[in-house]
Amino acid sequence: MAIRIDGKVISAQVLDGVASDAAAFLDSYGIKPGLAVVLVGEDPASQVYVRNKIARATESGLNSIEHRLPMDTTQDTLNQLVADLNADPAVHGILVQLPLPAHLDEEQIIAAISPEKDVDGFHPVNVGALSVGKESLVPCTPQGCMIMLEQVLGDLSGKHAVVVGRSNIVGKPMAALLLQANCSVTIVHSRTPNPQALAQQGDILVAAVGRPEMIGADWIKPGATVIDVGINVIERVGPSGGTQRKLVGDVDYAAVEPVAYAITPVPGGVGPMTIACLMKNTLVAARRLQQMSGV
Ligand SMILES: NC(=O)C1=CN([C@@H]2O[C@H](COP(=O)(O)OP(=O)(O)OC[C@H]3O[C@@H](n4cnc5c(N)ncnc54)[C@H](OP(=O)(O)O)[C@@H]3O)[C@@H](O)[C@H]2O)C=CC1
Ligand SMILES: Nc1nc(=O)c2c([nH]1)NC[C@@H]1CN(c3ccc(C(=O)N[C@@H](CCC(=O)O)C(=O)O)cc3)C=[N+]21
Ligand SMILES: [Mg+2]
Repeated sequence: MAIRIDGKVISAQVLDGVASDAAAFLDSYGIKPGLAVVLVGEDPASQVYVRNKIARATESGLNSIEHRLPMDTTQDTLNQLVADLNADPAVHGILVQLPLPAHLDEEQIIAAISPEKDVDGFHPVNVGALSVGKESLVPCTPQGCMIMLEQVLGDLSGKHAVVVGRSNIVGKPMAALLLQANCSVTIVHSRTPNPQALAQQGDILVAAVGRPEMIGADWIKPGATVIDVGINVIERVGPSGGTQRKLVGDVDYAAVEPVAYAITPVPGGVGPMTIACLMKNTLVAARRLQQMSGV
């Protein structure tokens, strides 16, 4: 039986720390750290994440400001909103939910967010800082994965980590953090000829692919620690015959669990950690902005 790495428990620990830091911030400055979440369009999955983010923010003593814009929002309108949030002293963190509708330029919007308020860590300034080891606002999902890995394994030095996926929001920053923690890192992606053969060499396997249960036991080195970032909604025939919607990861949990040393479930794994790290980043941004303002 593998250790089940419980994202609900670990994220609650992170959020406890955030709540006491937020209370201290309120004490010092007379305002709550503020997080602005921008959602364009009505993607139902995005709405669930946004709702969860707002709930955790409120529970942690943050002020959360929600902006819902219609699907047909123009680039100019979105840019104007980001400019207003950049200038608003009550806003310390800005998150624009991705993906944006196809007619909007994601890269341009990310670059328009003030790097000091970029709590996703997606702005080129923060990406560069991470890559040279001077990071401050670290992307939330990889940050959450590192907290889980260090809690279950301790020091990661010398371990071989394999990351499946190379997106800007998960795979690449994950690889950067593992390298900084002194792992040897292999990144596999859709053009890798035999990804299983490489994955099987990983003491650590991080799956961030977006393909339901793609990673089976034949991808796993016995005794490896497996972090499943994937969030996939699938439809299955339920016990009474009707179709049910179900959340599954990129890892086939039932198949991999007997082979692994430790593994994260979906749901209840990386997802709650992402949200907790978003709150943590909002505190980091708020403290730094307040210090910069010289109060
Ligand atoms: N738990 C959480 O908090 C979060 C979960 N997610 C989830 O994580 C998953 C990944 O998200 P994201 O990184 O944005 O996804 P992307 O679609 O942006 O990237 C997927 C990556 O997987 C690679 N890939 C696709 N198919 C294969 C394959 N057959 N073998 C090897 N590699 C493959 C792609 O390669 P290539 O580059 O060559 O196309 C790409 O690099 C999704 O399920 C998403 O919902 C995302 C963010 C946060
Ligand atoms: N700018 C931006 N930043 C993001 O961080 C970002 C984004 N855009 N777009 C979408 C992805 C996905 N993502 C998730 C966060 C939490 C859960 C989460 O909490 N999941 C729960 C279950 C969710 C539920 O069904 O209630 C769990 O896994 O246990 C999932 C997915 C953040 N993302
Ligand atoms: Mg993507």
